[in-house]
Amino acid sequence: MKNLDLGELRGQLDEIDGQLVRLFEQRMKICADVAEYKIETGKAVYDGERERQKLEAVGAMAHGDFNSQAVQELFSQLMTVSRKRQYQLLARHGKGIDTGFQVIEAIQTSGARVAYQGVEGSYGHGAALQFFGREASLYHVTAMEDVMAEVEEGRADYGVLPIENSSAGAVSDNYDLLVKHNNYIVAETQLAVRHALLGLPEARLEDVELVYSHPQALMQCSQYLNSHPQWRQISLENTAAAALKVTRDGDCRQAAVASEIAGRLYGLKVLAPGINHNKNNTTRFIVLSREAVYRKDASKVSICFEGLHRSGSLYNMLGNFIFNNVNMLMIESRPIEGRSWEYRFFVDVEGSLGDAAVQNALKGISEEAVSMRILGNY
Ligand SMILES: C=C(O[C@@H]1C=C(C(=O)O)C=C[C@H]1O)C(=O)O
Repeated sequence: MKNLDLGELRGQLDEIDGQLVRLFEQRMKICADVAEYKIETGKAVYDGERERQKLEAVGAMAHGDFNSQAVQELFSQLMTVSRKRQYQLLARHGKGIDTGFQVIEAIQTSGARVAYQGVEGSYGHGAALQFFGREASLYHVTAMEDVMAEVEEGRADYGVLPIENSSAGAVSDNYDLLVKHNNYIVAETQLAVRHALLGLPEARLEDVELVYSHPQALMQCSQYLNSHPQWRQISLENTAAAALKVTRDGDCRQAAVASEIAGRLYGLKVLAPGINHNKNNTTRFIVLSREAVYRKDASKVSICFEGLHRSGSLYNMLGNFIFNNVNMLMIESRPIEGRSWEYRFFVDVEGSLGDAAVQNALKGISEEAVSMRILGNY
């Protein structure tokens, strides 16, 4: 073994790092001048072609594959930091991002016209009631997309749609609807999905022979239901329809698996509460408006973007959050229609559109992505 001295080696590293920091600062100073030039000329901060050439050039200067790639990674980060600084300087000159959103005090719930999908007593109804209360005028439509159209075309002030379930994951189709329609997310509400076994007011648990519900609900309660092998389980189009059937048929042998809200609405009695086996089954619903507004206490921003179909593109986009200290809460990807194996990303971050850091990150993504949309701040 060579006679190595760790202290001495570290001394050499310190020397080199000192030089690196000095060079870094010189580089950043020049980048600030570049920003000034861009402010005067209106040129975009991000120049993808220049960055590609730069990465190629520095990669070629290094020796060996490992170093060549590592130097490219290092410069990729350096340039992201350089852009971050430039976006900050632009924002200072009033050239930040114009989100087009307006701040509001609160969401007007009383008297609001609110569309939800499903029938009365469905979980969509439950979520709408939970958020808007009884002072709003709630009505239901058949399909998820109808909710979007009601809001977009002004028949409803707000729409309520499920977006994510704690056990089943994202409601993918509704992500696609967010892109297809020009509505904004202005709030969210989490509803605990709690199924009950419902029967006629005069029915007893011992009377039950037939159990109706949506197949998903039957599955979520399978442990309880299967412990009564004598019961026949029958699928219907939704849980509320099952409750309605039991009420209409007036037969004590029939029971429905649905929410307690549905039970109250259709005059049914709870024969067994909370029969789903996953007790933390929660669905997150979003509240949509056609106005681009956000509450002044909003703390989550949702965006979607399409990156370039190239390796490292997502990494570069997300770098805008990382280097601006913006905390990412969620990421989902969905295939882009008509373009196989290309994806659109949906990202939630912590913060408000009024925050400089969020504005900086969004400015960066809007310049660097093929397209970006702010879906809401709530
Ligand atoms: C500094 C510039 O701005 C950005 C940052 C770059 C860098 O740090 O080298 C390169 C290209 C631009 O995306 C520039 O335009 O030269």
